Amino acid sequence: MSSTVERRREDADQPLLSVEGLKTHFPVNSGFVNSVKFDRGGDGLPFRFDDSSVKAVDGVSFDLYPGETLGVVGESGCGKSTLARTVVGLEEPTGGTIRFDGRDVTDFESEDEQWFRENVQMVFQDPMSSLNPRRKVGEIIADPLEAAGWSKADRKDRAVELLEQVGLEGDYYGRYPHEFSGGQRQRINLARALSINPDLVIADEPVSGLDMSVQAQILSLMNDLQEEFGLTYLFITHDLGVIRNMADRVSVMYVGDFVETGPTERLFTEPHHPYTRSLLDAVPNPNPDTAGVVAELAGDVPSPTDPPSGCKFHTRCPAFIVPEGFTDESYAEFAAFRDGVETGDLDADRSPDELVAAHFDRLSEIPPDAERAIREAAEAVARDDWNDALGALAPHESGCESKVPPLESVGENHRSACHLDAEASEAFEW
Ligand SMILES: Nc1ncnc2c1ncn2[C@@H]1O[C@H](COP(=O)(O)OP(=O)(O)OP(=O)(O)O)[C@@H](O)[C@H]1O
Repeated sequence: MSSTVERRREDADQPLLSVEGLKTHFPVNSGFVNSVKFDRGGDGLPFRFDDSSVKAVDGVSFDLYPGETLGVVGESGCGKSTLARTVVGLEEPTGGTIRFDGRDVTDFESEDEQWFRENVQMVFQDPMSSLNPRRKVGEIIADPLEAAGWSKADRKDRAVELLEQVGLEGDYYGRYPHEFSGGQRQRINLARALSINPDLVIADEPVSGLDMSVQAQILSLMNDLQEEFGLTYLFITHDLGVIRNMADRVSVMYVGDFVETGPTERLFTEPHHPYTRSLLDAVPNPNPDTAGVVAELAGDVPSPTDPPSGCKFHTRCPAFIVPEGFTDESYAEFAAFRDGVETGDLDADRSPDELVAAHFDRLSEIPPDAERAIREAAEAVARDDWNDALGALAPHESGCESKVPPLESVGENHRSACHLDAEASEAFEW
């Protein structure tokens, strides 16, 4: 068996991995009994079914080309790991398609599964927990080869070769994981991932938890291996410094979906989406040579079980578009009143005029048609007709709350999903 790894793909114009509308939802309550909820407030049956789900990945699309590194960045809880795990087949997608090398691998047929598993490997964050402490590292590295039917002698030769390729001594073959440092263990993980000559390596936070100098060594090794073996990387991290060093293109993920994708340098120097800008602004020192620069944004990532309507970032967005005629303050009053209608949390015993007076100090800063709608809504509330009230207010909501922004081109190979157009985005004072 040849030990020389050769690039198998020649057609660099076609995506190696093509993901379309991918969704991975986890049920909040599994089983019939858990999903039945008593609902005394309802007009009908005294119970309802709770079919809510955690929409961890919710409509992600992207192409990844041979030899390329696509970085996926976003705060904790945005769905990055679930995306990685779904692409590699560890989670079952709820919807969408995954094509690898032109073949649909969303639902495996057995023959395709073996082929896919040999060509796509994953490297995880915690190098220790993914190595069985009772097994010799040589055996661990050779695991995928055994599954592929290699003989014991060939497996050993290949494991020794791989140890050397990742910068370790070949005769470490018989040692156990605890005899290695964190950085060395990640090298062992890389060796195992590469054992069967995959085309695509999905790395989920591969250097988090390692010392900065060790991080730099592992990243440099990954770059060398990519060049030598023509690997394609899907590289997941929340560390903007790491992503700037590693990725050719970057996708920014927020609550289950990509909000911006662009060539790395362009995305760092001319970000378009307010979330990307906020992430970059939150970094204390965006020097790409400094590892460990982790963005911390004000406020929490919204729950993926009940994500915000419209643009999911609107609840934290510094560039939120207030509808024409409103001021920031008067729109805040409008939004609070609308939220009260939505949750049924207004005093319906008050007269419509009292209700309006209790919620608005700035009616003069509200356009006349919106004021009429507010009075109409207050009358509907007084009639206990909450749906009519909501309907009256809906046309005056900000588009950021009511419309999902599509991904649109904002430059060459650069797309962003934000209602602010490119010009307004440039002009916005961040
Ligand atoms: N098996 C599961 N069942 C239910 N919810 C899950 C499951 N796995 C992940 N989630 C939820 O899905 C959301 C996305 O999680 P995920 O780990 O993919 O995000 P992440 O961006 O990788 O965050 P981190 O960097 O913290 O790992 C979170 O709200 C998480 O709690």
